[in-house]
Amino acid sequence: MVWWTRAGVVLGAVGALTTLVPFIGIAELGRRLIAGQDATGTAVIIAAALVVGFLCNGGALGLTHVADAKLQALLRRRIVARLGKVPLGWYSDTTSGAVRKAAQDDIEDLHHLLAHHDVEVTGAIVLPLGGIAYLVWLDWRLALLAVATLPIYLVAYAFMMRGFAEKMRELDSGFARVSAAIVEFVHGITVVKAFGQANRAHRGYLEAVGEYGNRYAGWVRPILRLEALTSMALAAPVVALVSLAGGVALAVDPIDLLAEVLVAMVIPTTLLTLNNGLTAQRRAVAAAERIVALLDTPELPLPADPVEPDGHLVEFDDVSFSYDGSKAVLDGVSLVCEPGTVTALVGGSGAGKSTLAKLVPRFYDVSAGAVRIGGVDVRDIAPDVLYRKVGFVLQDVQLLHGTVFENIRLGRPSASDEEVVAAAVAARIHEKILSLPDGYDTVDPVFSGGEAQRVSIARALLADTPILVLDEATAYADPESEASIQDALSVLCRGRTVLVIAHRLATISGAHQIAVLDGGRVSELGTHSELLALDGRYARMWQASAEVAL
Ligand SMILES: Nc1ncnc2c1ncn2[C@@H]1O[C@H](COP(=O)(O)OP(=O)(O)OP(=O)(O)O)[C@@H](O)[C@H]1O
Repeated sequence: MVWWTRAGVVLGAVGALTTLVPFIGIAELGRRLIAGQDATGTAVIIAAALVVGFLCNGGALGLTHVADAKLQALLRRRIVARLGKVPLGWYSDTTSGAVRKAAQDDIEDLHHLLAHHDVEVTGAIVLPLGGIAYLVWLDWRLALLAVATLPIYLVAYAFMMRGFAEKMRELDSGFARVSAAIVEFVHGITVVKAFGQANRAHRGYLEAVGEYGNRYAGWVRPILRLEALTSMALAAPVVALVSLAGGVALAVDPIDLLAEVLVAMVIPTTLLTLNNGLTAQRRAVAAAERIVALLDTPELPLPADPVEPDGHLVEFDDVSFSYDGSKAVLDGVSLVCEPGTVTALVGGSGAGKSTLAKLVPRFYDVSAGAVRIGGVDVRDIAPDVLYRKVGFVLQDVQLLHGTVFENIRLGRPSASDEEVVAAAVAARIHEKILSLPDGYDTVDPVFSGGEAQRVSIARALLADTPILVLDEATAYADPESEASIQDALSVLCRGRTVLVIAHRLATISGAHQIAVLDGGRVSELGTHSELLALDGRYARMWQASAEVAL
């Protein structure tokens, strides 16, 4: 890849130099014609230079575009490869946003850097330098004349760029506030409207936008005025006028002056290219940093010598876990889930139920202690074996773009149509699927929350994993849907080692054991009747839920 870009840069430099030939050639042409000499040779050289310049510049961009295409493919492959190895718990709305940005926008920002920047900047440097060298060779005073207006622009540019990074940071944070205000406004619109607070929410957004607008205008307005004034120093008529006036004052040869005017007119366009190149480079560097950060996401460590678990006993052995490395979310949890039994995790919000359950399919790895399946630490089990053993049905059901068949078949890609249908029947979702416009072949069907949950149960049935992690959905639209889901779940749980995160106690009173989590520890453990007899936290929770049901 590096060689492709280097070759592109060399070709671009040759192209820039040959672009200069016609400018100089025109002056030479004039010189010969005025002197009454044959100008055919000069005309041929100009024409040849035009062709060579065109080929070199085209070839240079061709080479760098090949390099860019190779880099894009490589980066996308590396991102995909890395994402396949990060722990499942790494995925969230935020990280998904970062992945989308890196795989699309950031890689596109790199395109300019690799495919255009080097070739264009080389041309923008070589072309004026070559022209000035030619003028020095003709008459050094002409070289000075060609850059006479340049210092005005450069001084003003340096003035305009003062504190640029600081100002950009301020603008970025202002823009982040605007985005946050928009998200808040859109997310909360139903609540806000229901409580008649639309004006108030709208005001927050308007204030953020107003502040951003004022700040932006306060910075940009004086710069634009100065820019408008100083860009006149580079305007073609001004450059031509200064050159002609200077040339007459210095009494130089008119043909040499013609060459000087042509070179002087080229310089401002190359400055513009340089300026655009620098801006794109800044953006590309920021994009590259984000891509590197994504590629540096820690991988889930894979076992060097994977061990096959013996059976489906699930054990938590003195497990501690922390998301941030300091605050313990789980603190010395020990729990044994016998094969073929249902263990329910209950407890207050934030007690650590979901976190504990997600340690089994290695969404995260424990900070201390061990999670074992069939006597083997989950960290010593090959991932494909682990996912054949452990299935999960989470509250937030993800349906992929595609048909119902494809969505259910995710559980076991080799399943026949009949097996998919049988799973859907068992999951109590078959009838609903048949009512869709194209039945099982309906693309992106609209399912209610409860229906989507049953599709994911069908998927889990098809996957037929002996261990199952179940995040019980909190709310269903209607009792009928709730009953269907409970039916589907009881089919799914039969004969498996199940760990269910229970949000409503009524559904798990029949579990083989119930673990009450409190502040990341198991505070009570037993069957429903044992825990009621204990008259502790579970009994109080049960009492409270019974009162709510009344
Ligand atoms: N991805 C995460 N990153 C950082 N902290 C997290 C993350 N997920 C959960 N937590 C924190 O860990 C603690 C336990 O959360 P967890 O979701 O396991 O509790 P829970 O008992 O399942 O709660 P709920 O019933 O409300 O879902 C909470 O304080 C929560 O804020």
